[in-house]
Amino acid sequence: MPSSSLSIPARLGPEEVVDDPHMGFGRFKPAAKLTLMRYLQDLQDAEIPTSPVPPKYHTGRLPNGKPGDGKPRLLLMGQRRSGKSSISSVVFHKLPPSETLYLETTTRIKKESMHSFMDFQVWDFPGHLDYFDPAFDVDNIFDEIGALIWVIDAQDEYLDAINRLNTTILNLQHSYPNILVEVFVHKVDGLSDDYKSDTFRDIIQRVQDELSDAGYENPPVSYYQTSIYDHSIFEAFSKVIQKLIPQLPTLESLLNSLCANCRIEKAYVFDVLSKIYIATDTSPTDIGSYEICSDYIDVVVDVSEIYGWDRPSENGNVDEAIEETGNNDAESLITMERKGNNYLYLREINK
Ligand SMILES: Nc1nc2c(ncn2[C@@H]2O[C@H](COP(=O)(O)OP(=O)(O)OP(=O)(O)O)[C@@H](O)[C@H]2O)c(=O)[nH]1
Repeated sequence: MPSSSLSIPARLGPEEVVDDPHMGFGRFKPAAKLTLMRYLQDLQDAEIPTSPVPPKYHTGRLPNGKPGDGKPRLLLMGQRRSGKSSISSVVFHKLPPSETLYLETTTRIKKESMHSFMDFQVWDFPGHLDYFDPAFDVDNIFDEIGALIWVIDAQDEYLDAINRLNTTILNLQHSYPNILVEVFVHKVDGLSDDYKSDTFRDIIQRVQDELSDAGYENPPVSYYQTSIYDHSIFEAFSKVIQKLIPQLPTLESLLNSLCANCRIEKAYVFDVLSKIYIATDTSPTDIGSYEICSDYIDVVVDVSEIYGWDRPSENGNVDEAIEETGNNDAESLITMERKGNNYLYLREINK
């Protein structure tokens, strides 16, 4: 993969859950150049290997695509106040979830480019926008799309949201039959377990029934229960992003063999910046193991922030000081005594 900055926390032993301490990349002082961040900061200038093979999804065209700016798009759509901007701010800008209360309504399409393990764009749509209005260039919106993420507020009346979702799917069905539609049943944090699963089932049922009444059987729609107040939103995004990574089967089989050869129970490749996991081995995934690995990254980044800065050497030469502090790739191992002989191991790998 071109331009990737990844780490592999591998978990051994049963799951443990730790509360999210919300890592904030905005907190990094320019002088505190820890190793994990260096790659991220350097990505703009990252070398792209020259390849005779035309670029695939991650750098170029999608199955529906026409040549354009070459970055797959994730479109965030849904009703007003359903939580689209909050999702994008929490996942990609490390905004603490409680601060999303102060986000203003989006009034025009907000386009952001992400440079990370792969380049992609996130387009945040205003809730009220009718993108099938003739004034809009529909092709321009949907041509290079990687996935359409439809956000439904599970705490609110959702029938209108379902209607709009179905209209959108049906409108796109003929011109863009391969578009992945990812439905985030969002804000589930405020719901009791029973109500949460009833709502989730109800939404799936209604979408499927309406589409099948309209003659569209087996649409490519997936559903997730999400909240910005826990790891579920990162997990859901991980699964969406993984669908866009053509190398996923290769990564999975490499991780399978890592697990088999090193007797590791579960291994993940993480994108440090977003804490999206790009791949994991094919053993069953549970959110607990994802959460603890993700929190572990926070801890390592926080510790690196304290100790990983460039210290001027005695003669004031910063370059020498870097040599002294030896900024190698991050590597870390902890034992979790409470649960017996379990280890959590993180190894940073470069792009
Ligand atoms: N309880 C809860 N509230 C959330 C969650 N996500 C977002 N919110 C709240 O929902 C409200 C609306 O969020 P926004 O992100 O502005 O919604 P939007 O879809 O971008 O809205 P528009 O810009 O008007 O289209 C904010 O007060 C958020 O704090 C969540 O997972 N749980």
